[in-house]
Amino acid sequence: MRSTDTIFALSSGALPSGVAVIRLSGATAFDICAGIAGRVPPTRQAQLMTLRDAEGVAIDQALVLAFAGPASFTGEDCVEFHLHGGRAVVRAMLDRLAGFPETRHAEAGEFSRRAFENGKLDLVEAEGLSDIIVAETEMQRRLAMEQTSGRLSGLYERWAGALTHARAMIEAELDFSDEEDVPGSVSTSIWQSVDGVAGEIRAHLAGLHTGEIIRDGYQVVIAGAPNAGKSSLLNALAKRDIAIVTDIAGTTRDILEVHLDIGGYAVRLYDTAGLRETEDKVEAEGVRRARALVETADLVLSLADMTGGDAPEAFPDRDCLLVGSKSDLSSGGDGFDLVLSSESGEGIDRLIAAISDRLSARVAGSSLSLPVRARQADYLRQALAALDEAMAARALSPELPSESLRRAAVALGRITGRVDVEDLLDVIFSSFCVGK
Ligand SMILES: Nc1nc2c(c(=O)[nH]1)N(C=O)[C@@H](CNc1ccc(C(=O)N[C@@H](CCC(=O)O)C(=O)O)cc1)CN2
Ligand SMILES: Nc1nc2c(ncn2[C@@H]2O[C@H](COP(=O)(O)OP(=O)(O)OP(=O)(O)O)[C@@H](O)[C@H]2O)c(=O)[nH]1
Ligand SMILES: [Mg+2]
Repeated sequence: MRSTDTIFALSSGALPSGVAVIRLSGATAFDICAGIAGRVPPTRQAQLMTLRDAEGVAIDQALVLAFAGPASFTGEDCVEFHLHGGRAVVRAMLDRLAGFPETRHAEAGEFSRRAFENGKLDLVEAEGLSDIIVAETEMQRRLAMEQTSGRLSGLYERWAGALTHARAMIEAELDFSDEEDVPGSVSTSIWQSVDGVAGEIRAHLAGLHTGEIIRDGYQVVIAGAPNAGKSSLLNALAKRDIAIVTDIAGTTRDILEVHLDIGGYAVRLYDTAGLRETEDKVEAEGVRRARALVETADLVLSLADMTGGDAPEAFPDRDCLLVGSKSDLSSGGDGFDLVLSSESGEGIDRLIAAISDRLSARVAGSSLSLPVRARQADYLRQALAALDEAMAARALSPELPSESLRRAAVALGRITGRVDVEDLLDVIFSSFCVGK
């Protein structure tokens, strides 16, 4: 796949739709626009034009918008055709575009990839953009907006810059230690600033799980004995008939998952096999999977049937709500955090409020300036490990800590995808007068 091809794709959603936007980007985008619409509209001014096939027969009337690179989303010449969103209309236009020898259909994410390659976006912003498109809840949207805003990238670049500066100072001490114009005790303040950056990275990394909870969803697992009413509860919370419910103990074996929106947060709710010892191979595998899922849950709803007088299983090490089920048949409630009935709906709102409270407590007070992906976290850990090495080696020969600082800055640069080819001398010259 060549990055010099002119690429096109339907950029708007499912057809049929009121309007469909087809984006065309690349060196020959304007020529192709002229070939289809007769001319190119003045850049950044929508014009109503007739789009024609190769024989000159009209395909559709469309609003056409041209952006001259680099002042476009992709950083290269770009044309948008806003057509009527009929399937045959869009197919005819895509066929027309494919008919030019220098064009091809874009691959997934290829416009954004070009925006990155042309310096319009860094990797964190590009990842945020892809998160914006899949965001389903308000908090997912806000988190993604934070990533596209460039603020997070600015933080990583500031840290990398501080480390490059520290390194320059250390190297300067090495090269010019017998001269007078390098401040003698740069060391103390430099290592203080390195330690400060390490502390900020450590605090930032500590927010990873909060970032994951907001981006990927808060994981709530319903667990308990067979027939406790777990599948009935999943159906009641999802307001849909998703899980099979019967009075036979051991009905559910596979894990079932539904997505809920609770107070703007994405919640992934799981139904699991009833926990018991069993000879049945299939059911035993279900129980094993249920226990494994409980181990990774953010919150366990430990359900017990109150009519049988059962006590809910406690899951130490897990945030847990003890829930009594079938309250329509029983008036108990001792030993439970709350009781409910999936049959009558009693207590369901209280459960949603309780989940919301636990979730808020978990993410409370956090800013949205958080790492959210394993890729970002891996580089942050690499940077931190290199900083720890640098600080451990600070008393040794300056080359050693300097090399560790370089690796830390490179790791940070990889998060945004803009690893500086560091110009050490530039930093030295601009910070004090070596050349004198
Ligand atoms: N019609 C349309 N709507 C859209 C987009 C689009 O590409 N087309 N977007 C994208 O998918 C989003 C908006 N994001 C955009 C970001 C940058 C540029 C852009 O052309 N920037 C230029 C010039 C900015 C200007 O006009 O001042 C630049 O950064 O140089 C366009 C859209 C959402 N809505
Ligand atoms: N009266 C009443 N019956 C309920 C309630 N919740 C569940 N039941 C009944 O209890 C039985 C078991 O319900 P399920 O939801 O299948 O229980 P489960 O915990 O998923 O069971 P397994 O999948 O076997 O582990 C069914 O007959 C349900 O109709 C409730 O709130 N009130
Ligand atoms: Mg079940």
